[in-house]
Amino acid sequence: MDLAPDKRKDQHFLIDQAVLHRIVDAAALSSDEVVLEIGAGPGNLTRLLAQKARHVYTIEMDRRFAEALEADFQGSNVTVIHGNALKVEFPRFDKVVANLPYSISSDVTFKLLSYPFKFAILMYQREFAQRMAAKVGEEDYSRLSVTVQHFADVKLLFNVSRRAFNPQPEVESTVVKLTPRPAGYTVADEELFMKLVTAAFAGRRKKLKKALLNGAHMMGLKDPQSVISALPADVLDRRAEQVSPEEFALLANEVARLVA
Ligand SMILES: C[S@@+](CC[C@H](N)C(=O)[O-])C[C@H]1O[C@@H](n2cnc3c(N)ncnc32)[C@H](O)[C@@H]1O
Repeated sequence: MDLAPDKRKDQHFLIDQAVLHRIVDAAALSSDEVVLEIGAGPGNLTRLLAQKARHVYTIEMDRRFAEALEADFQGSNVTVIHGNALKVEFPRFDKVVANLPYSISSDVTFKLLSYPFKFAILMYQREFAQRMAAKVGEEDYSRLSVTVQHFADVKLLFNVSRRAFNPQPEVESTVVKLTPRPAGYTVADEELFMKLVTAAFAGRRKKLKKALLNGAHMMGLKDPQSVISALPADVLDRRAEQVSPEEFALLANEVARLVA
């Protein structure tokens, strides 16, 4: 396919065959599985996926590529969905494999995690991948670590150099495995949990008590001082980066109980 990539549309195509094969191997596809791909581009990854899976659905926003792929894959086990991955309804799928458009990394990851599937093999910008995987106390531990790990196990599989792409992006990349599973703790009100984590990390250099008071509006607290003062003092005295997902869940459950 001889279409020029457009960097403004996140079009950095993977040209290193060894990396493409490593991604497909990591997906361990069997011939009865349905794969979802986000961002087909010229279809370099799509073709390899189609050799292993029962069916591949690939979503591509750029009309030039979508139309060329539709012609290429006519009558095959590949369905091309021309649209924005953040807007179209996903079909039912077993696994998702993609060299993601990095500008939608966060939104598309949470959208994927709202669907049931076995696991995902996804390429991200390296810093983003490291933030998703970081554990409490580590330098990259952030809101993203807590919110993604609430839904899935995150495993960094391997790094990919910018030289594996054409055109070369300005950033390094990492391939990640996301395996959805229930969190190891219970959350009474998921929305409140997410808002509390957001408020906590919005003031990540501050102690949690101050960060939560500053961000109380995000949680819609009417009397923040009395609610937050009633939370366990030992946790409030730490910074967000030193608070585990379980402890955030305990705090959110306590806030939910106090405002009920
Ligand atoms: C990094 S390229 C990957 C292309 C190819 N799969 C590969 O591995 O080389 C990302 C692709 O996603 C497409 N894209 C960008 N934003 C998109 C969106 N919101 N929805 C669907 N496709 C998108 C781009 O047009 C581009 O083809």
